[in-house]
Amino acid sequence: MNFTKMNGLGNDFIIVAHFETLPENAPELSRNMCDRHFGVGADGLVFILPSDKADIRMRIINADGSEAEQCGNAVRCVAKYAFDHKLVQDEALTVETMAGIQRVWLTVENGKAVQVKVDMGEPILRGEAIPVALSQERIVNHPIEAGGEAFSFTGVSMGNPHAVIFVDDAPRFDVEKWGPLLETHRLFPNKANIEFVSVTSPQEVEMRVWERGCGQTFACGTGACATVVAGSLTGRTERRALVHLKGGDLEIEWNETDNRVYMTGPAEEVFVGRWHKA
Ligand SMILES: N[C@@H](CCC[C@H](N)C(=O)O)C(=O)O
Repeated sequence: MNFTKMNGLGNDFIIVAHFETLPENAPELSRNMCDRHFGVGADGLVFILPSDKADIRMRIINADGSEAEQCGNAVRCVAKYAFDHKLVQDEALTVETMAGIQRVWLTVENGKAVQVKVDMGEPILRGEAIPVALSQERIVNHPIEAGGEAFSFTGVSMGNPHAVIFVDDAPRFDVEKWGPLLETHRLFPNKANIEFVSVTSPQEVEMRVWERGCGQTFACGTGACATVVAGSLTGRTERRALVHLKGGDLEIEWNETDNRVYMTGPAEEVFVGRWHKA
């Protein structure tokens, strides 16, 4: 099976583009291929499939075999792949995901997409819809306790669930310790992606992430979107901010007019390979 290794700011994916539908063994395949010792190594396995609603369709399986509804960094990679490999001809395209249809605009240099802007849709803030086990219209600065420590989080779904926690120093925060305890907290029935964020200025934040289904990653596109929504809801940031991640920067705007979140950042193809195991 041929695959392409790509990443968005170091959030890395194995891209497979020759299936018509999701193969039945996708969870097992993802666990095997994403294994960093016995496989290719990646945060997720991404399938580019035909769509009858958009230019292409994307399904993403996390490294642990669970399926995610949405992935910002993968949408950018998939759009770049589709353009560079001539699955689409236009610099504006649409990608069907489990969370809806994403509009995408590419910046192209020398025939290759180098920068990708994505309409990530409207953030979902109602408790049950995120889902968070709290029936409130908005979950903002809500207390949460894990491992004997008190935190407060803002709940946001960008199609997938996020809990944003503001801390003093995100780059030095012990993500490996607190991430898994919060991901599986009883308040999150579908688990959650956990963002630890410190605010540098109203236009700039540092973010570290513990992702549902794959652990700490170098970047999370939906997490960066959720962070700016949470920053704006809590009065910490403006609606437009630069999010500094371990793997680089994302520009995020929660547009006041259409209530949609726009994400801009790079995507990179690194190598191609052929997979022999099941
Ligand atoms: N890295 C992604 C999100 C991938 C899915 C996530 N692990 C989940 O289970 O929701 C991004 O860039 O958004």
